[in-house]
Amino acid sequence: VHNKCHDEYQKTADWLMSQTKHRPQVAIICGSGLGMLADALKCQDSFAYSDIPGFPQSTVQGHAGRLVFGELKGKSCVCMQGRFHMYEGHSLCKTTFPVRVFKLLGVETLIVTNAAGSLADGLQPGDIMIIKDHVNFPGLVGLNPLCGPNDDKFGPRFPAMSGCYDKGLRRLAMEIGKQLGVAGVMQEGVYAMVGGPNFETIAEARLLHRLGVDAVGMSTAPEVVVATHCGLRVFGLSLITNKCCTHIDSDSVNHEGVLEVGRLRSHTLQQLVTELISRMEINNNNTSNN
Ligand SMILES: O=P(O)(O)O[C@@H]1C[C@H](O)[C@@H](CO)O1
Ligand code: HPA
Repeated sequence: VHNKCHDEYQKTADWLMSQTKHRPQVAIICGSGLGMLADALKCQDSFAYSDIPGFPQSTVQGHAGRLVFGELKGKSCVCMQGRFHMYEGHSLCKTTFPVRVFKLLGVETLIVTNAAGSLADGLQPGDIMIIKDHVNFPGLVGLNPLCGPNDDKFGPRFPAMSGCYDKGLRRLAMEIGKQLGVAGVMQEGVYAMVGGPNFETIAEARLLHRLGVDAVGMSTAPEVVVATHCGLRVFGLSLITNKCCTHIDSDSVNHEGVLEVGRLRSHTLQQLVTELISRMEINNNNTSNN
C-alpha cells in the first residue's frame, strides 16, 4: 500500500486551479481508444500528464496522457484522455489519484468508460453496456485503493458500494439511447475487473460467464470505489470491443482490435455522453432541458 496524504491531492488540485479558469462539475475518464470523448469540449485548456505535479504517466497505447478541461453544453468538464491501470505497475492509489483531485476541484459526477470483452450472449462487439454493478476481483482479495489508513476527509472507513452506479443517470442514458436510435445496441449489465494484462484463458472466461458477469475489463472498479467513497455520483459504460474466448476455436482478442471498435463507435459514444452531460442535474438544480 502506498497511501497518499491529503496534501498531495490538494497540491495537484491547487496547481490545476492556478492554470485554468475552468471549475469542472463533471469528470470523464476515457477508456482504451475512447479519448475522442474530449474532442466535444469547447474552450479547451489541456495539460500533458507529465506537466501536472503529482500526476502518474500513461504507458498504454490508445491512452494519450492528457487532461482536458472545457465546456460541454453549458457544463464545465474535465476529461482524462488516458487512464492508469494496475497492470502498468502503478499502485492502486496512483491509478485512482485523479479521482480525489477531481473531488477537490469541485467535481460532483464522474463518468467512467472502458473497453471490455463480452461474456453475455446478447452483447456483441460495438454494443454499449451501461454498467449497473461491478465485481472488483482484485478488490475482493485486498487489492483495493482504500486499503491502508482511512482519510476521513474523503469518506468513511467502510463505505457502502450497493447502488454505486447512479440509477437516475442509468435511466437517463437509456432514454437518450432511444432518442438517438441506438437503444438496440444498448443494455445494462455487470462489469468485472480482472488484473490483466493478459486477456482471459478459456477456462477463466467460462468461469466469469458462470458467475453472471456480462463484460470483463482491466480497469474502472478502483476508480468507482474511490469516487463512491468520497461521495461522487458515478455513471459507467463499457464499449464491448470483442467477445471473450470461451472455446478453442473462438477468435482471439488483441489490443489493436479493441482500439478499432472504439474508433468505429466514437461518434455514437460522443453523442451519448454529450447528451447525458447536457441533461443531467447538477447541484440539485434541474438543468434538464427535457
Ligand atoms: O482502459 P480500459 O479499461 O478501457 O482498457 C481495456 C483493458 C486493457 O487496458 C485494454 C485491453 O485492450 O483495454
Ligand atoms: O476481453 C477482454 N478482457 C479483458 N479486458 C478487455 N478489454 C477489452 N477487451 C477485454
